[in-house]
Amino acid sequence: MSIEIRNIKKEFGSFTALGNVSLDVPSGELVALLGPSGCGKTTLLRIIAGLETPDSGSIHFHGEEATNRDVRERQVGFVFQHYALFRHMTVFENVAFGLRVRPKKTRPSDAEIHRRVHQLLSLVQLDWLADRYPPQLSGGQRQRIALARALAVEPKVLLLDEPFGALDAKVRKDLRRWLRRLHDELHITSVFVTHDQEEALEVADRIVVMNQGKIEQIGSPQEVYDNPASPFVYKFLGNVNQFYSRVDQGQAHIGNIALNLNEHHTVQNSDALAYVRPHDIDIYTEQNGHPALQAVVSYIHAAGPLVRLELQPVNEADIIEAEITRERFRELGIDQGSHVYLRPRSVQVFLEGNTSNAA
Ligand SMILES: Nc1ncnc2c1ncn2[C@@H]1O[C@H](COP(=O)(O)OP(=O)(O)OP(=O)(O)O)[C@@H](O)[C@H]1O
Repeated sequence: MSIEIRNIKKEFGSFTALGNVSLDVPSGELVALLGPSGCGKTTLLRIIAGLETPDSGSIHFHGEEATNRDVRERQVGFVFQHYALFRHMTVFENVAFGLRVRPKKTRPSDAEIHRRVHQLLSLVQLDWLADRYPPQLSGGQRQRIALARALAVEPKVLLLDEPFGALDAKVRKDLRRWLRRLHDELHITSVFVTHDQEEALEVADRIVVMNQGKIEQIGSPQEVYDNPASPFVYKFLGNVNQFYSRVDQGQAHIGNIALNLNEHHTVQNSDALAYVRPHDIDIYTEQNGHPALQAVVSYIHAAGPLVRLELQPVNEADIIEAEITRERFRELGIDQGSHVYLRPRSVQVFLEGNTSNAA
């Protein structure tokens, strides 16, 4: 079932939590709402669920107006960060709950409930825990059971609010892969709230980046990562270095370095902010006649597959972060305090006046 969100506004007192948000979630997609704390993700999710009413705007499920439809009629399943399971019920009964409370007319038989619950427990790979009680489960197991419980009522839409937020990094990573596989199997239209960019990039078909009650960009993980629409998105989706630059006829000038751009060919001498990802910076120990920025290596983080360098430019205050392979690091033979030359390999610029969204 697709979801169409049109011009949603929501205020809490004088605070605008959502200012005119529109979004289409195509049927069967897994969409992540990504943004910093307080940007309105949960409010939007609660409005889709029917747990919150918008001040204006409308929600449609598969083209049908649902703005005033009761939460129970929306056929949505929820998984929240702390969606406490019923402590006094077994895992089996927790998952069966949504089916048992149905009106008699639509309630499945005991045998059918038994079949369906075991099918769902197999799906989340926890059939062997059916007789346990929630306090006897790990956090990750509890969230998988919460998901099985949400799926039991065969929702048309699945809404997940930071479902793995309370779990440690390793379990979180396993569960997000597992959720992706599950979604590929079931294809239920799903909206997933997270403030973790890595999680959104790994799990979602599409990412909706939000900031201060507004949508900054909608796109596939690769689109938003490779072509951020604003400085905010650039900074939010990973580490980035910011340089003051001048754009002139398709070239960005940073210090004495000129870099070719794919755009801005007709722009003349405009101030701009230039953004460079740490892995897009080349480092040399000799200048070799090419324009470069001079810097001193101020810190080396060598744990992990890449070596991260903090570089103090000679003429500027802001530290530059660079990432190079271990092999390149060995080739360079540099230490803390070494003098180096650096040159951005690729850059994205936002012209002065287009940078108001910078975080
Ligand atoms: N019932 C409420 N009354 C007043 N303000 C609220 C209410 N619910 C949310 N807000 C405010 O609206 C803003 C958006 O909240 P929301 O929970 O949607 O943010 P979020 O992006 O989900 O953040 P987080 O990641 O921290 O959960 C916040 O500033 C929050 O304080």
